[in-house]
Amino acid sequence: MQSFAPFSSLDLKSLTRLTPNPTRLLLQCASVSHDASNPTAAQLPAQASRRYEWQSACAILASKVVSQQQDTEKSDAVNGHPSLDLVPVKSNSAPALPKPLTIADLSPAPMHGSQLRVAYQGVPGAYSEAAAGKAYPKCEAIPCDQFEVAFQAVELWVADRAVLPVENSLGGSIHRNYDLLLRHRLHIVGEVQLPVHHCLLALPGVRREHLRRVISHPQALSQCEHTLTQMGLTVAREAVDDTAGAAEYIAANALRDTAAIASARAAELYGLKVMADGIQDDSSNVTRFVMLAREPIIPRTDRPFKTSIVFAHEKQGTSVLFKVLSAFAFRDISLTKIESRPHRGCPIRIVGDADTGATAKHFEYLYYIDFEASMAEARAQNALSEVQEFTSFLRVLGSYPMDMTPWAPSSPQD
Ligand SMILES: O=C(O)C(=O)C[C@]1(C(=O)O)C=C[C@@H](O)C=C1
Repeated sequence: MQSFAPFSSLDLKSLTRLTPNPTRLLLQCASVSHDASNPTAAQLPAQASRRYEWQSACAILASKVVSQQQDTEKSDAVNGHPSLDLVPVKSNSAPALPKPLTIADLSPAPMHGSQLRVAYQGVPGAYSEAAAGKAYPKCEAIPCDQFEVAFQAVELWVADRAVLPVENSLGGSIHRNYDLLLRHRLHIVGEVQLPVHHCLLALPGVRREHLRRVISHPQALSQCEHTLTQMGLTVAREAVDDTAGAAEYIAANALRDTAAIASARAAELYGLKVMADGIQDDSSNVTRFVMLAREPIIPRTDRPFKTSIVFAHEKQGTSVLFKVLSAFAFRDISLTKIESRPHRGCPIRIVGDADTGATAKHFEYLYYIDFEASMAEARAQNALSEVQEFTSFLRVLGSYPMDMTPWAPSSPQD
């Protein structure tokens, strides 16, 4: 994996001037929830007529899955493996003919082995960089100074994917990224669970009694809170943008009274010493990252999939939530997440039918749900069409393969 200095929003502005396709960039740039003139197809309306459209979209997706499965079955009959080698082998004498597009060309499924450009928030040595490497092992990792910049990097075609933390086993949800998922139009195309193994880093020669403060990403500070206190380090804690950025800051400013919470790789990269290893309060400290792309992937049924949605309803009360949950419960679909986010003061555009047009609606709360089923499954499609009936706003954030890596306590190598 390669690493570079972080991208900022300024870099992205200058890059847009170089783009060969400015119209496309402008379209990709459009923000969802604030832009009253730009309807979004990803927002699903409540009206029954639109429900029909959504069901047809599901049917198209499902039929693509079936044809893809049939292709796989055909090739399986020949050699026992799904084959992508249906293109005739080029002979030396024959002219180079254009290669027919395959389903892989149309789907932004992970292209392991190629130089995929993956945006992450932070500087080299950040856990997000490690997550990018786990998701796409040979990728070119592109550091960005903010989460928002990572979203924009993909929207502006500077990067192919973004990898962003959404949840930690100790600290809970990373709300900023849920809010950004709604505001941008990217699709979740995968997830990775990364065991997070924190170290206390300082300049060589610095001892514990010299320390006056500990700096790190707020999530990392909270994940090590008790251990630091147990170590007698009751000094000031200060939040910075990312863990590796904290290490870089100490090195760049030769700070002998400050320690950083970051990875062992950050210590190596910035010439710091590991004062304490494995200082997370829980050895099973895991952060879940999602991979984002401009296009959704085609959901499949041949491996476990997860689907993430967000919905809202104008009338508050328990009954809507109860009905939504029952749509999943009656179909035996397990939920792995349910999260409510206050959403006052920021209207969401609801795309109506030809008569009603688009309207901006205010919702007090948004609900995020992850469930264990693929959008290619009839039970998931039926559950969602029911959810759509009960709610005023529904958007599918993505249907993607689950990270099935068996859990293991975090170790220094992670
Ligand atoms: O600061 C980093 O290194 C990050 O990648 C960010 C982040 C986060 O946002 O939660 C990622 C994983 C850890 O949980 C701590 C920090």
